Amino acid sequence: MVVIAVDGPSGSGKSSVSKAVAARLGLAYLDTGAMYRAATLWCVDGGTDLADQAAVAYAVRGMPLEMGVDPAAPTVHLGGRDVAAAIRATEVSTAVSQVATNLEVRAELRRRQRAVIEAENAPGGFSGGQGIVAEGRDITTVVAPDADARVLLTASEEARLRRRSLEVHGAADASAVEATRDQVLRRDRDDSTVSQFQVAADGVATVDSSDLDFDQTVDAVLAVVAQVTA
Ligand SMILES: Nc1ncnc2c1ncn2[C@@H]1O[C@H](COP(=O)(O)OP(=O)(O)O)[C@@H](O)[C@H]1O
Ligand SMILES: Nc1ccn([C@H]2C[C@H](O)[C@@H](COP(=O)(O)OP(=O)(O)O)O2)c(=O)n1
Repeated sequence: MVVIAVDGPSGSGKSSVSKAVAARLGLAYLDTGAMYRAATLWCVDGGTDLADQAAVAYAVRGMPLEMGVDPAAPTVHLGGRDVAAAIRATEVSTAVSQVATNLEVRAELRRRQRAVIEAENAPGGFSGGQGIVAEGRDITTVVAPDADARVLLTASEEARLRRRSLEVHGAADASAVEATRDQVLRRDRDDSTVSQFQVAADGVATVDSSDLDFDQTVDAVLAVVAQVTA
């Protein structure tokens, strides 16, 4: 069994690369960012005032969230409803940092994330006890600091804006990149107030994907894993 932790800023490739690494190694995959997005949607749909920290924390503690950890088809369900598309809506992307900077919410989601990781390191989980790749902002440092492999995936601001712009707007011209700026840079600035994901902590390997294509980035992460789990 193996635990692989991947952190990094928005658009660095965490989700897509972690999914590919998990699929290659036969491991489960946990998108912790999707959990913060689901918590945001849960509060917004329930009419909870996002500025009321205690009310948000209370709502999130009662959130009926189910994370599917198959890297080929990861799922997110809230009370049985498939919310995979809804949690990617611009309104959620804009509001998510307000929920993710709530320290009581972080404690609750951290507890749930550790439970998923533990379940995949025991017989009976999706991976049959093989292990998991978990990605987010504080996995290498807080959620799983004792993971077998810890990777900080980075990319230049320019590369991250271009990728997100292509993904969301289907273009990377000047106006599309400008429209993506808030979703990437402002959010990273806000998220940085509660998690340290811009510089690698001690023992965390940095993979800079600025000049790598997708397959090269997957190979670079697999090389780190092979090195530390050899
Ligand atoms: N090394 C890479 N080169 C080019 N595009 C990439 C690379 N890594 C990821 N991408 C693309 O960039 C976009 C953002 O990646 P994603 O995995 O969602 O990042 P994150 O989870 O860090 O926000 C996706 O469309 C993805 O396919
Ligand atoms: N472990 C984590 C994962 C995500 N977050 C926060 C930070 C982000 O703004 C949101 C959404 O994360 P997500 O990974 O979906 O973000 P991207 O859109 O891929 O940049 O959740 C966090 O605070 N801690």
